[in-house]
Amino acid sequence: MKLLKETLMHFKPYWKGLLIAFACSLVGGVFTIFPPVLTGKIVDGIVSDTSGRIIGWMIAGVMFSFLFKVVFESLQELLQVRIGLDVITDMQLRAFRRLHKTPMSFFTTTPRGDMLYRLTHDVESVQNLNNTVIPRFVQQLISAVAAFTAVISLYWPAAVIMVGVFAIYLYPSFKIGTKVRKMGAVQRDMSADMYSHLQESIESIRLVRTFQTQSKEIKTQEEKLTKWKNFSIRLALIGKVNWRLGNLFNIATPGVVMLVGGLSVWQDKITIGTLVATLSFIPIMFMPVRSLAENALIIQQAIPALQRIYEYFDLPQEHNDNLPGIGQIKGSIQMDDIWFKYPGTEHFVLKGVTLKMESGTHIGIVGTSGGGKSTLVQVLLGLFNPDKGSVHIDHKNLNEYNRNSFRQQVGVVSQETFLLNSTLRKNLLYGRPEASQAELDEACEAAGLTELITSLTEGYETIVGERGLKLSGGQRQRVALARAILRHPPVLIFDEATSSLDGETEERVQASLEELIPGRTTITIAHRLVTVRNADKIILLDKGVAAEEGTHEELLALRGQYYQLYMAQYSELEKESAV
Ligand SMILES: Nc1ncnc2c1ncn2[C@@H]1O[C@H](COP(=O)(O)OP(=O)(O)OP(=O)(O)O)[C@@H](O)[C@H]1O
Repeated sequence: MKLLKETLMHFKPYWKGLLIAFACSLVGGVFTIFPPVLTGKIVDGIVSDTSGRIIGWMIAGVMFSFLFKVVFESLQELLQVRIGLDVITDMQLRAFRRLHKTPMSFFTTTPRGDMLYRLTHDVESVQNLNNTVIPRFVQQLISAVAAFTAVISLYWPAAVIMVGVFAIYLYPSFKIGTKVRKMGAVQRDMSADMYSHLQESIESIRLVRTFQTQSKEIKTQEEKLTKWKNFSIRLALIGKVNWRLGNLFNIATPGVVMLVGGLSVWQDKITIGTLVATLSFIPIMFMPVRSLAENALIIQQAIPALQRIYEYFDLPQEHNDNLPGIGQIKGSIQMDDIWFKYPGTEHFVLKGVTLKMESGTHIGIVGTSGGGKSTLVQVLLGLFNPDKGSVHIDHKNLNEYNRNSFRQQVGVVSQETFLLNSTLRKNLLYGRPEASQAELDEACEAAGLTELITSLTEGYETIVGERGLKLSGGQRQRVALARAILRHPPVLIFDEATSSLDGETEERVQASLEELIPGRTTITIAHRLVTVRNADKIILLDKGVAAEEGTHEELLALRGQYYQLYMAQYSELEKESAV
């Protein structure tokens, strides 16, 4: 019921077009009546020796009726296909929009393949239903109603026989239909699961090759495929039973009508022509039922697909769209007693972390791997909601504002840089497409990219990413740096921003960063403690707890974990320089 309501809601904006389509269908339906009726009259005319001229006119009438029927039904079909495409576009966009508003936790718990499957294959299945099955079914249904009305007025016992046949056919057909629909939903989930595995396997091809796990990957896919195939065979068999059942009734009905009708002709109650016309109407009346059985596969795929798309309309939203923007921020940050665990996990990753920053100050976050450094930043950005605690920006509770308005004012350079499969220019301007060429050049210079760009024959227009020039880890990080610099954000976050750079480049980029930092609130996450030595404050996160806090000198003086880490790295550096 909800499915129907939701679907009707999507069609509502197009009601005018639908009305015209329906009117065309009605006219087409009326013209369906003429050929059988005229054929009956022609038969009667031949039997009773009517003049050839009149019979000729009647034959012309049959042909013109067909022609009008085709014209009006084509118009209806065209209109409905157009509306069907409009609706499917609306649905896909609505689901996609919602996906972009849903909390990050959804993306960390849902396989990407499943998301893609819904937005492509499921949408395609609904499109098949919308563009072929429904327009035809509407026509056939209207023609069937017109034919039924004609049969009542021509020879009502045939109409009674038809109703009786339908009544007998409907029950098993409904039962099989329900089973087919349920199985269709299972088949859909199986397909999505298979798609997810394929996607994951292809995406991790390097890992697969390195660890030589091809045969395991292929075996998993084979198992999934075999399960899917066997299930699909069962489903197809049940679908065919339904179709055959429809055929059986379609063949049996004219036989019964012929028997009863023949008796009426013999008793002079009706003419042979009337019986011929009535018999011609039977296939038209059966058409919608046959069509449903024939298209069972498309329907059975589309209904669960529709359900799966609709599930995305109800995804939770990260924040309410109506919340006000936070406005231009200065950059003071206060995170109070933050407790956080990832959805679906048991252990807290952050356990009562507090972080206070005046605008324009620089904080370094260091600590053991897995200590919660990156997680803290994600909570700050509002990508994940803390289980307890609050985040205030410029003394405003982030929960009461549209988070996007805050994120727009933050420049993030993280360990992983995503590159679009596009030109270097588009990649660099990703966060600020309107920046001038001079600003772009300046940002690239600051990020240490100028050398690379001048060495490329196509410069900024070089295609990078999946199907273009492959950038090294360090080059990617510099692209991310340039992106951040271009935004002139009041808040900067560097999460291992220079970790993939070689020593010399790191020094250069670090110097650019140092130039960028003054006046901006900056959080630097680093493994190498020298990177954060100049920070106003350093926090050492250990197993989700801020274990130590202070300036570099204060922390060294503490002789605690920071001191030990520093000494370990310091002696490493010494060893390196000694070699
Ligand atoms: N999406 C996730 N789902 C579940 N657990 C996660 C997720 N992301 C991170 N974790 C866990 O949270 C903990 C903290 O991870 P986080 O990435 O914040 O650590 P980190 O201090 O930044 O580590 P590193 O220095 O190695 O980057 C780790 O134990 C990690 O396994």
